[in-house]
Amino acid sequence: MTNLTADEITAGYPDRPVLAAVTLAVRAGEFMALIGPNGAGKTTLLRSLGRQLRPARGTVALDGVAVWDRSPGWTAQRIALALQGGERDRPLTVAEVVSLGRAPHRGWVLPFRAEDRHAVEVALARAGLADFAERRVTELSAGEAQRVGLARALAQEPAVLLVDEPTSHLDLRFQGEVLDQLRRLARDGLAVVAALHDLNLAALWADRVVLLAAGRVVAVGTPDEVLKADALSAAYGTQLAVSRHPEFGTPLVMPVPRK
Ligand SMILES: Nc1ncnc2c1ncn2[C@@H]1O[C@H](COP(=O)(O)OP(=O)(O)OP(=O)(O)O)[C@@H](O)[C@H]1O
Repeated sequence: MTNLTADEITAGYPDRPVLAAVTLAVRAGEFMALIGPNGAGKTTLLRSLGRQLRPARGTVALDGVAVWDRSPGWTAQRIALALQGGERDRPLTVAEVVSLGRAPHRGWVLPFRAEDRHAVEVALARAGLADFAERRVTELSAGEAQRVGLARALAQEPAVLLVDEPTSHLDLRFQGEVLDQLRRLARDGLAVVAALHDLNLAALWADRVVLLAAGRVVAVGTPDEVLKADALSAAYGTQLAVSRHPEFGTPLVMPVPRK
């Protein structure tokens, strides 16, 4: 069972501390949503968990092994980090970009093997991109490009998948499909962490929710436990109303119009 843990991590940027003693554990089989206001530190936390940003203090560990004691390649074979943007930097095809996800497993010099091709095909299909393989990434819509980032991460065949705002550019159909896919991956045994701005989607899809505010974990628990009006209003600095989804009974969070 893969377990990714952050133990009291303090992380940020030169002259800008962001995360303050964050402790968190995500388990294989669970889909965890990371929520919180703009600037709360969600991306910073994902980058810290994915060994892209070295915490000033504290430890990120995979099954008890501190990731900064291992090489970037060791981590990349186990943890995939899909951040916003970056998919359209180079004039490559979709298949070529997604194939980059295989690098941790085969190195840069080995030829592409059947298993690499298979992993790329599966990743393209899971991200709804089977028909886009030969398209240039520079010629994609924002939503299509976003799914390329997810497919590249899936091609890595990680045990832990960290995704930043996977639905931000997606239409309603693909929001549902990508969240279904993330939950399916969790059910297949991955540990999945997704930063989400839409709390209602987090309520519908996530097993657990982590509320981050000003670089601190304010609450962790099931959507029912975390998505409460008082805590959310305090974290987001505005009045929020929480009711129930009429069909699914999950928390439904809405901003309240000012009089
Ligand atoms: N590369 C950087 N250098 C300096 N400061 C940064 C950098 N990236 C982010 N920050 C700052 O760190 C803080 C946390 O940013 P982060 O991107 O982690 O927040 P977030 O919760 O993901 O926000 P959002 O919801 O807006 O995406 C912000 O105040 C931001 O301005």
